[in-house]
Amino acid sequence: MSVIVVPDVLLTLAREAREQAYAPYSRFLVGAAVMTKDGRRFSGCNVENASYGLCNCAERTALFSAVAAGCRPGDFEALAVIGDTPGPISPCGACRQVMAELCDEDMPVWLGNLHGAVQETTVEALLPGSFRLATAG
Ligand SMILES: O=c1ccn([C@H]2C[C@H](O)[C@@H](CO)O2)c(=O)[nH]1
Ligand SMILES: [Zn+2]
Repeated sequence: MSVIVVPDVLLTLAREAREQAYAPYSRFLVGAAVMTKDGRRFSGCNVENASYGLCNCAERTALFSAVAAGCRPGDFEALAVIGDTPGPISPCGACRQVMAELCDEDMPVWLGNLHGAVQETTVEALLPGSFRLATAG
């Protein structure tokens, strides 16, 4: 089964998830939401730590929540991300690599900000030629 997903729904979920961000160090709050091909939705926020290298981005929180609920590569339909940026937010390299592992390369990714900017891109466009192991999947 496949569902039609519109950017507004996921962007609204991402915006709501952003309110839960734990970002006492950067004060930069981010929210993300992912929808599965069978219509399940998972959201996430960034979660920081005093040991800065442990900070987890909203995109990975959302995707890892989905994996923890049983989702696997190929299950995802679209992802949205919202941050308080002047233009659409730009995911970090780590999140791009995680998207490349878990999501189809032509999967839409909607990048937004608090002021209504939305940029549609794809997983492959965000990280061309991503690292993969032949055994993964
Ligand atoms: O796309 C992004 C960019 C940054 N962050 C988080 C990581 C860190 O907590 C804070 C500042 O980089 O924002 C995200 O969650 N997603
Ligand atoms: Zn990231």
